[in-house]
Amino acid sequence: MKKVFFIGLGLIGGSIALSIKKEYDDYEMIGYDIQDDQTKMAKALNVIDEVASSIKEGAEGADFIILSTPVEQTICILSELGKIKLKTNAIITDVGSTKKKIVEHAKRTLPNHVTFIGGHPMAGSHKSGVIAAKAHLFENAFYILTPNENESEENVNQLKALLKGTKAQFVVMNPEEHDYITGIISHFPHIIAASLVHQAEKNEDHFPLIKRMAAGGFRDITRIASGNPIMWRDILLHNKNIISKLFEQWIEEMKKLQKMVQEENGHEIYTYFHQAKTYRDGLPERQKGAIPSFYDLYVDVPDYPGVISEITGYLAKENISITNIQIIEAREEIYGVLRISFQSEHDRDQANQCIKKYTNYETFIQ
Ligand SMILES: NC(=O)C1=CN([C@@H]2O[C@H](COP(=O)(O)OP(=O)(O)OC[C@H]3O[C@@H](n4cnc5c(N)ncnc54)[C@H](O)[C@@H]3O)[C@@H](O)[C@H]2O)C=CC1
Ligand SMILES: O=C(O)C(=O)Cc1ccc(O)cc1
Repeated sequence: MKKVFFIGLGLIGGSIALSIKKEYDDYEMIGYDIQDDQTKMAKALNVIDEVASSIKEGAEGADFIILSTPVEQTICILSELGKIKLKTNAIITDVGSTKKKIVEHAKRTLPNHVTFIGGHPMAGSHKSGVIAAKAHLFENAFYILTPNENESEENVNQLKALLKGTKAQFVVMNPEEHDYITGIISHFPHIIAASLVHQAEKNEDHFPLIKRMAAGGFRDITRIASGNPIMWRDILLHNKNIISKLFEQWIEEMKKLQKMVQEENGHEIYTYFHQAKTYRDGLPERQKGAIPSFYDLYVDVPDYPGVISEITGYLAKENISITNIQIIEAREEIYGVLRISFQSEHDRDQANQCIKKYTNYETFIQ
């Protein structure tokens, strides 16, 4: 039996472990986490088979090692792994949101008889901990791999095979390109989201209604600010150079926009928003329902054939009519992947109760 050793049993480590378990029953899954309660919970939830009492104990004899800790911890753990007698040809990977520092550190610290392939599943949520882990968290999401230039295809394929159960789309790129892209689409937006929350909070003394009224758009654009502050602190520190460049670009952009507003240049403001709208509307992830509906329920389900009939079957049993049903493929921005539309709020509430009665799927109303 091959051994997979997980270091860090939170949302991402737990989700990967579940996806491997779902795909294969001939791997021994061993886990370690500095938080005892996470390890115990992982064992109780059957996310792992065995608990290792230390990194050394789990790493010796492991065929695969998956590091799923905040990125600065990943650096420390790589140093620790460098001092342990690892199995020849072991494949080590991580899931960190930054790649350059981690890949460079792995090159420096790990022995030549093991392989390190950087990894980053590009999906997740603002939730933490193994309790939020799901086997289907990465379904349809991009999963970036950053192997060294001279890495054998066989090793990359072995890792892809291990991670097959994630049902993610693998993309290979170099760590610099990865950090630039994620800097733009993930790390910098996190900074903006957090800064908008601070701006609202700072103005609350003068306008106490802010908190109650900050629903809708404000909630949407700031959702990611609820992410784990340790994880995000580490990401910013790792990607400092690229984020510094993005700060400069952003400040220039804000100055340009500020000038348009100060000069009351309606034409330029319109063009600015119009261009942004055109680009945003052309993004591939979102698929809009054919029927416009205001009473939507999102159900977080695995994307398998028959899932729609399963859900509609329960609703039919309870005589609840729906106006539209659709699988949304992107897991970012939205919590549930199945969108069901109803004619009234009453129907939607009934459906919510019905799905909770027959299934364990999580439901959300946006
Ligand atoms: N949360 C998200 O949406 C995504 C996160 N990532 C990356 O995944 C990694 C893990 O994030 P999450 O699973 O969300 O965080 P999490 O907070 O749910 O889990 C991290 C786990 O690592 C453990 N840990 C911390 N230091 C450790 C150490 N020295 N030894 C052993 N265990 C240790 C913690 O106790 C915790 O259980 C981070 O590097 C993050 O950048 C990647 C994609 C998405
Ligand atoms: O909550 C969300 O929408 C996210 O953006 C989750 C996320 C966080 C960190 C990553 O490196 C990738 C995805």
